[in-house]
Amino acid sequence: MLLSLRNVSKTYATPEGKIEVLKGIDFDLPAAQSVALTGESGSGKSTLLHLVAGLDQPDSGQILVAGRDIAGLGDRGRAAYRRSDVGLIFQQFNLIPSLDVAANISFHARLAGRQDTTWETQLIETLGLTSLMRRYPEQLSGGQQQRVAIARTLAARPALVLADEPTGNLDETTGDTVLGLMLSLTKSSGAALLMVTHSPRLALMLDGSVLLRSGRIA
Ligand SMILES: Nc1ncnc2c1ncn2[C@@H]1O[C@H](COP(=O)(O)OP(=O)(O)OP(=O)(O)O)[C@@H](O)[C@H]1O
Repeated sequence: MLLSLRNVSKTYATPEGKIEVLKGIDFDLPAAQSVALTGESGSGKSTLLHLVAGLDQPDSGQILVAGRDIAGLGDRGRAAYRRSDVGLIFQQFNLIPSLDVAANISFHARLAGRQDTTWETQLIETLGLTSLMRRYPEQLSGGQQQRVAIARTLAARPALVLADEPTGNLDETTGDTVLGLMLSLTKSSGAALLMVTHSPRLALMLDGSVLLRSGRIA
């Protein structure tokens, strides 16, 4: 199993008191599978994704990625995990403003020590980015920025891709095209994908889906 969550819990302290967002989550994601994470607003989808991304730590439980518990890693271990094992595609595209498209795309792959120009060219061509390589992020539309963010993430060949409403800022037609490309490229790289979405329609495009309700996988 590529990703396994075992009894993962997370509580937040808020001005109104403690809220138990995740109450013992168990979940498995095999390699090369795509799964949609759904649930109503506030159900804890982003919290779960942040834990798996190594951006935050659970209160208890295990988050096993290829058999290694990332919940138990220290700051440096989690930074190394984020650099080499996991790819994030979030709504805020997090492109580097001072780098052009070409440099944005190769940046993570180089950091991970996995630059592969043939794969990069395939990503750039498939995502229709060839003519935009010298532009800077601010000179791109939302859909173009999102496609660059996808190329940037997949260029590093992460085993696990985490996406949070990756097409949430795009119109439906553009969003469907971008998601379709993302799914086929994720498949051809052999990566597993966990994607948060509010849309039952988009969830149907993935291999499977799970629902978060009352802090548990329903
Ligand atoms: N850093 C934080 N401190 C305190 N409470 C938080 C924090 N982050 C999230 N929460 C709370 O935890 C709950 C789950 O939030 P989360 O963002 O995971 O939900 P979500 O399912 O992704 O929601 P949405 O679909 O609206 O994005 C919410 O009640 C939210 O207010």
